Amino acid sequence: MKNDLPAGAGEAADALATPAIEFQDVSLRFISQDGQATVALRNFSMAVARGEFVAIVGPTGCGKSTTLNMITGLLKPTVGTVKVMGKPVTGIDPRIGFVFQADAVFPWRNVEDNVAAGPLFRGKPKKEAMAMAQDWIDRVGLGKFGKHYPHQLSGGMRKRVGLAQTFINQPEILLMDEPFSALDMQTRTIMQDELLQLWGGTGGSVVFITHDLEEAIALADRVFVLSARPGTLKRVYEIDMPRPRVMSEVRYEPRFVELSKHIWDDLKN
Ligand SMILES: Nc1ncnc2c1ncn2[C@@H]1O[C@H](COP(=O)(O)OP(=O)(O)OP(=O)(O)O)[C@@H](O)[C@H]1O
Repeated sequence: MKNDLPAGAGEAADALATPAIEFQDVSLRFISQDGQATVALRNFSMAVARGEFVAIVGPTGCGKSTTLNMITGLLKPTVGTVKVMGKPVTGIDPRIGFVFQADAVFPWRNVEDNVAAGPLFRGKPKKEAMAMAQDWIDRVGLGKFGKHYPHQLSGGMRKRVGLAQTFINQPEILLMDEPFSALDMQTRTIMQDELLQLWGGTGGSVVFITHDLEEAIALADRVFVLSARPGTLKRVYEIDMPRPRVMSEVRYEPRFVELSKHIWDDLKN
């Protein structure tokens, strides 16, 4: 049979079909200095598709941050394999971006210089890096604050700098560890909306860690629920709500209420 695909199209399609992140039956055990073993995660499997938004929820100490640290290569599984774009993780991967609970801004640099840091580090000429930074500063609504230093900004504004700092590098994978948990409810809702707007259309995959089941349902395509330590995968929930989602409204939608109730009922049993 004649193959009408252009040269290389098959491999490109295969690459897109490969999950962005894959955990295959992963367990991780920490051994402390006095020889005590702590099993942080047990028999965990997860595949995150390209462009998918996955949330991981679970009680404190169940291994959520540990999963992210294995994606970055900071921790190695004791058993099993973690793959990024189809290849086992070997070290720091420039395709991965992070946003954590603590601000990762440099206090001695103004907003422009903070946001331009990534492209400059990757070798972009200064003029180009500053123009890119300005564009991202505008996108996160900080157009008038480019010359401000982090201590002159509110917590929400610093978080916006963090998002601009991360998105400017166009990560194919974005890892977020309770990024908004230190913010008040209203700022948190605004930041969730901004995150969805920035992420929409990038084609990147997100792994978002939170204690807050409602936040997970509102944001994600799928929610992975872990059990208490040693963390094991309790269940995966498909969040079949259409996008775009507006965070201040999504919580009142009948499907959201139904899903929340279903998941809570499930978790109680
Ligand atoms: N370097 C380490 N050495 C020993 N034990 C560790 C180490 N790092 C984490 N742990 C333990 O592994 C378990 C999982 O930790 P992890 O930080 O992944 O949990 P978490 O689900 O992210 O918790 P939280 O919701 O409180 O942030 C915890 O019991 C923790 O104490």
